Amino acid sequence: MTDKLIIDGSHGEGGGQILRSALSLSAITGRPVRIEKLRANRKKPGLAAQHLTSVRAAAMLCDAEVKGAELGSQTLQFIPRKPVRAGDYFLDVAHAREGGSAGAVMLVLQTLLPPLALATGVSNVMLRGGTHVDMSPSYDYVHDVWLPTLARMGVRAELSLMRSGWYPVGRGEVKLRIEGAEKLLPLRLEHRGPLRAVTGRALVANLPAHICERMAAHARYLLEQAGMAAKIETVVMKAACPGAGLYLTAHYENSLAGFGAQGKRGKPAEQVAEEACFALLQHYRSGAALEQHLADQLILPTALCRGESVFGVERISPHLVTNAWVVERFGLARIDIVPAADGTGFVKILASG
Ligand SMILES: Nc1ncnc2c1ncn2[C@@H]1O[C@H](COP(=O)(O)OP(=O)(O)OP(=O)(O)O)[C@@H](O)[C@H]1O
Repeated sequence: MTDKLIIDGSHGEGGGQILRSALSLSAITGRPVRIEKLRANRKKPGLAAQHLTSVRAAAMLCDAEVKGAELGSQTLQFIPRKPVRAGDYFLDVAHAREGGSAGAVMLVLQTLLPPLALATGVSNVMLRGGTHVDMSPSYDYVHDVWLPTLARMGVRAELSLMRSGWYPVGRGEVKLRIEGAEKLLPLRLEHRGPLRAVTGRALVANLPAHICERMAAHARYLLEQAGMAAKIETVVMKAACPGAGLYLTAHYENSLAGFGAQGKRGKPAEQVAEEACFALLQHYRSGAALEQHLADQLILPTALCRGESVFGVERISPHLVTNAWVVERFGLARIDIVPAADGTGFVKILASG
């Protein structure tokens, strides 16, 4: 067995991403890990329901022996016993906490996807929990931005939304079908090229239709003022509790960029539109190929290719730097992050495959 890797969960951003990346990489490489000071930089440190679900998910993939898999645990030991197995998996974030949870299932998916993308065979994964949760990728972001970008690297995955799930109840459901590939291809996204289109979805669940009409109309107006004609559809759906959000995608010739904002009680629909459009326009003005979230979410997949990937990013976030650090701890790639004078940056990943 290879040496156990000790990872300091308080390093850099010190949040849940260190755990998820370490789990994915441990499952893929078979290298045991011990993660200490888990989520030390968060108000409530240790494992929350979403993180515990990610631990269970990763353990299922490689039949891992796990110690410390409890809510609030600040140390986790994860020892893979078998190579990652493609197959059918079901995970419900609500099983991790009595009384349920709206924990973000897209973050559980973030953990499962790299190992399954490299496993032999087809996997079908059903995830239940929050599908549109603040501070995490929404279903729309994963469907419209992350997966299409990964498809360019040879990841063959399809994602469907069966039911949306919002804070505080969750209980949304998504289905992922993924076909393992022998190898992933490097990604070159130095320059984004011209803007070709802006598309989007205004969603409401268990709320009046005028809320999503207003989010969409105001977003169209704001983008039109900036010279962009946006195609935004409105969707009214049912869920276990009310929710609203606007999710936009900027389609550049060479890259995609996603921007979202969530509604909440007392927050006008127009403000939701402003937040999403402001983020899109800020990225547009930066001239960079990627927005900050896609950049940190591409670190793992590009580190699993053989060869050099490069991308330009609007902002070098602590998530990006911390994720690069986790990958380097596993010795999978050399990652250079080069800031530019205007606040943007370039990331170069030299992966050994
Ligand atoms: N609006 C957004 N669109 C796309 N991705 C997002 C968005 N907001 C956050 N993310 C992504 O969600 C992930 C959050 O990681 P983070 O370490 O903060 O994890 P977490 O598990 O939510 O935990 P914590 O509670 O520890 O912060 C990052 O990959 C980040 O890029």
